Amino acid sequence: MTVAASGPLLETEGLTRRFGGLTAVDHVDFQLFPGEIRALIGPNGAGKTTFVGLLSGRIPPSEGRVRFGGEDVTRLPAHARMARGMAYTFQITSVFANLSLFDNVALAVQRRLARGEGLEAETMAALDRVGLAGRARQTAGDLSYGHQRLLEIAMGLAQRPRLLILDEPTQGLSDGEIEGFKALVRDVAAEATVLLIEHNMDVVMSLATRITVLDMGARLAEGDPAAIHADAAVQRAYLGG
Ligand SMILES: Nc1ncnc2c1ncn2[C@@H]1O[C@H](COP(=O)(O)OP(=O)(O)OP(=O)(O)O)[C@@H](O)[C@H]1O
Repeated sequence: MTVAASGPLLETEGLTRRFGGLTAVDHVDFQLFPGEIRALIGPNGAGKTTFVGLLSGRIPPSEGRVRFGGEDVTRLPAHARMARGMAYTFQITSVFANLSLFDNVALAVQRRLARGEGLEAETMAALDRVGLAGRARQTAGDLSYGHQRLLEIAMGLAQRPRLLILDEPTQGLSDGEIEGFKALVRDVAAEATVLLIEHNMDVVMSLATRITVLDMGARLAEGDPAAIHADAAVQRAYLGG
């Protein structure tokens, strides 16, 4: 077995991002192993979205390193990290509002397929997984916010990623849709590692195999859901206990 296969899928060392005088992400050491569903939680402004931006290559770091699949990707742009198997959805939707759901997902499938073969089947399969196949011909901009988040996940899945990063995916979903989302993530975890930024603690506690807590840009705690729930520092900083 190679080091890359047995070690972490994703690793950061001293990862830091400053915005002027503010340190949004402060020397974070982080390891994510293949097959995990990892939740990243923390109060508003803790640095979660910035951290994920550093992982994906959307935001350059001030200091520190990112390794993906055993390779140092710190200097690689976002598209090169995507080509290596990282997919992500953002809080700010990346959906093309004027295109149909089908065309949005087909664009993501096309990035992976050298020739167009199988495009329609793969596109419909990705939409089906998030429960939107019946709306394939609708215009994406007409969807509710929550359904646009699901469409983004379909676009991520269409890339057949090794790592799927989801930033607040359940925002705007109904209780019933959240149940469907949980089933989807468990299903995805059989083939991809999942990193989930999530404020809904019910979703976090029922899905995550491991939880990392960020507070003021630094890693406050890490452990399984039971350990995090019982952690006094986490209670003070986040759970309001
Ligand atoms: N482009 C930027 N310029 C200046 N400050 C920024 C920038 N992006 C983020 N920040 C600041 O960095 C800190 C961390 O923000 P970030 O959005 O990463 O937190 P978060 O944990 O994702 O918060 P939330 O849960 O509210 O989404 C905040 O104080 C924020 O105001």
